[in-house]
Amino acid sequence: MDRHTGNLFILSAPSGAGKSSLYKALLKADDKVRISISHTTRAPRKGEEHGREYYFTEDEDFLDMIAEDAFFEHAQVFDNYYGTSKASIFNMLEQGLDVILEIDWQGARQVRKLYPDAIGVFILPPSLKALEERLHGRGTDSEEVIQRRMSKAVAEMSHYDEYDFVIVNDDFETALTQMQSIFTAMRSKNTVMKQKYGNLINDLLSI
Ligand SMILES: Nc1nc2c(ncn2[C@@H]2O[C@H](COP(=O)(O)OP(=O)(O)O)[C@@H](O)[C@H]2O)c(=O)[nH]1
Ligand SMILES: Nc1ncnc2c1ncn2[C@@H]1O[C@H](COP(=O)(O)OP(=O)(O)O)[C@@H](O)[C@H]1O
Repeated sequence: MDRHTGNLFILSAPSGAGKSSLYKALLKADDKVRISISHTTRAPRKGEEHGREYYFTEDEDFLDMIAEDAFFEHAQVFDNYYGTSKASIFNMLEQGLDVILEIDWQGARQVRKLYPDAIGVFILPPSLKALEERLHGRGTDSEEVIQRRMSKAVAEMSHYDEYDFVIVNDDFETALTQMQSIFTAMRSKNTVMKQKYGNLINDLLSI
């Protein structure tokens, strides 16, 4: 088999729409998918672990990484820095794994410029009321933080049109099936198949 490069997916949504729940369920069901672990200067939430959800990083170290050009993309979101390191994605793509970047619309724009084949998926909540209920139900943020996230939600959602696919996460299982279908379909893209089955295609065409 020819050398195969995996697909790079961008997953964005307002806080609380369910992107972490969806990607975690997808990772469980599909061993060809990996999540890129971002660096962030925000404090860990209860239950979060350094190196699992994020690399929790001091401001000073984050700024050093920017200066060293270690980031593929980075952005300021909710008064904190967030970024995807180059090291965290290219290795996995080269192994033929699909990689998910769970990033905001600003990061998504940077990634599209650097990597035009990246596939964008935007998750919408079924309503603003449901979004607020989910943020409360998650039980990880104070009322003040929830209200800040709600006030940013509309701004984040206004960028949905910059993405290739949109999923409304109303019924979780339905949304998960849609995500899985997108990942499966993208593996049959012509460009991907040419890389993966180049020798076979040449044989069939007797080139
Ligand atoms: N640009 C960029 N955004 C990120 C990155 N990691 C997380 N984000 C975004 O930062 C925002 C806040 O994430 P987080 O603090 O985990 O809160 P949550 O979305 O409520 O789980 C979300 O919009 C994420 O998509 C990253 O590496 N780069
Ligand atoms: N389809 C859904 N229906 C009801 N609750 C959901 C659904 N999807 C996610 N949730 C819940 O909503 C909360 C926020 O989801 P989460 O995955 O943390 O969102 P995000 O990563 O986008 O901030 C969690 O408590 C999660 O269990």
